[in-house]
Amino acid sequence: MASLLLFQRLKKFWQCLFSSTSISVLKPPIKILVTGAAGQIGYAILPMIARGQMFGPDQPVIIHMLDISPASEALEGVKMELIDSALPLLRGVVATTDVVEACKGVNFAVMLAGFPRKEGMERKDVMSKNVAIYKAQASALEQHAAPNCKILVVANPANTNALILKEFAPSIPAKNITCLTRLDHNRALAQLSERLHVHIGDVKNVIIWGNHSSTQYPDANHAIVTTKDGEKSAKELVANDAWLKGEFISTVQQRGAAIIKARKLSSSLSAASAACDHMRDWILGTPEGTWVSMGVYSDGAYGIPAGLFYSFPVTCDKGEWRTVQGLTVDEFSRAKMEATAQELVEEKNLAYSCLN
Ligand SMILES: NC(=O)c1ccc[n+]([C@@H]2O[C@H](COP(=O)([O-])OP(=O)(O)OC[C@H]3O[C@@H](n4cnc5c(N)ncnc54)[C@H](O)[C@@H]3O)[C@@H](O)[C@H]2O)c1
Ligand SMILES: O=C(O)C[C@H](O)C(=O)O
Repeated sequence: MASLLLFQRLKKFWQCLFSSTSISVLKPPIKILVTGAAGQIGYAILPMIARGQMFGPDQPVIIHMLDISPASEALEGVKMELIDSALPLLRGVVATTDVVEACKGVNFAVMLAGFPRKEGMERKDVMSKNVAIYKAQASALEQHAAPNCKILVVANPANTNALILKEFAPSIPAKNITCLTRLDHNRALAQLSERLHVHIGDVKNVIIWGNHSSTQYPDANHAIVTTKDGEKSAKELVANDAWLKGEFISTVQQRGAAIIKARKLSSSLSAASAACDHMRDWILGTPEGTWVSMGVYSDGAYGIPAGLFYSFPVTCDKGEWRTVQGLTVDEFSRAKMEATAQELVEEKNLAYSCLN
């Protein structure tokens, strides 16, 4: 009995020591900009960021929230709620409609600002509204963000908004600008996990190629499932090519539209969660043997035209992403990868015509 008590006291002592150690090793705070912060995704992502889901449990954050004047009262309400949530990692909140104040000194930016697609609208319908926003915010980021600021564009058309941001902020390195296709990646993992009745955490290495749109190519050819007998090819476990080339692809491609139809609103909690996954893996690194999908500036890898923001499989280490090289691409995949690249070329041309 006495030794049990002694053991419990010792355990408590080590727990106290451990928790005080972890407090003392907190990193210096970083500043993160969230544009469109009064919107749907903003409301879901802000508490995730302030709880450490994006940058880790040892990383305090100062959040800069930007929205437009008609949303300024709502933005103040969100600020009050963040403060009232009493989150220990949250070291400051700036709520503003001034793009210069919002961008000042930020180390990271999550760009949600935009006009979302409504039921029955194509992504191209929202192009002209959104490219104008990205042109304006590019120069504010270029002039006022911290050096080496890393940017994630979520707002649609995400790949083309990222391209406009890059073009109008020429001093920001292209490698520091990315766009979100992690939501599609997560959706593809989820489809395989449901089909195979395996835990989502046991599926990895799907690929989303191309545009965050209905032409994207969700590719399960290299996906892996961890089983009690070791790692197996998802393709071999599914053993149904018709499903992999048909329903699997179309379900992932159409998932955003299905959610809009059901909610009458664009996906927000899954988008927020995916944006946290994207930034966390980019900054803290991908696990050994795992890749993720990110929309990045193409250098011509896999024969994709250089100069487009295209979703590739990437691994990340120390804040740098690298395209996974040397994967085999069959004829079926090649055609799908080219079709989505072609759509991006058309979007790029349309975006430029909207800016003229
Ligand atoms: N890439 C993805 O996987 C993905 C997934 C879901 C949604 N989205 C896109 O993300 C974007 C945000 O979605 P949402 O549901 O939060 O939309 P929302 O309409 O709820 O929020 C957008 C916010 O942006 C603000 N805004 C508009 N113009 C602005 C400007 N110039 N400066 C600052 N703020 C501005 C609006 O006032 C609004 O508060 C949409 O474009 C949506 O299509 C992308
Ligand atoms: O807003 C959309 O067009 C859909 C969204 O990008 C999604 O994939 O859920």
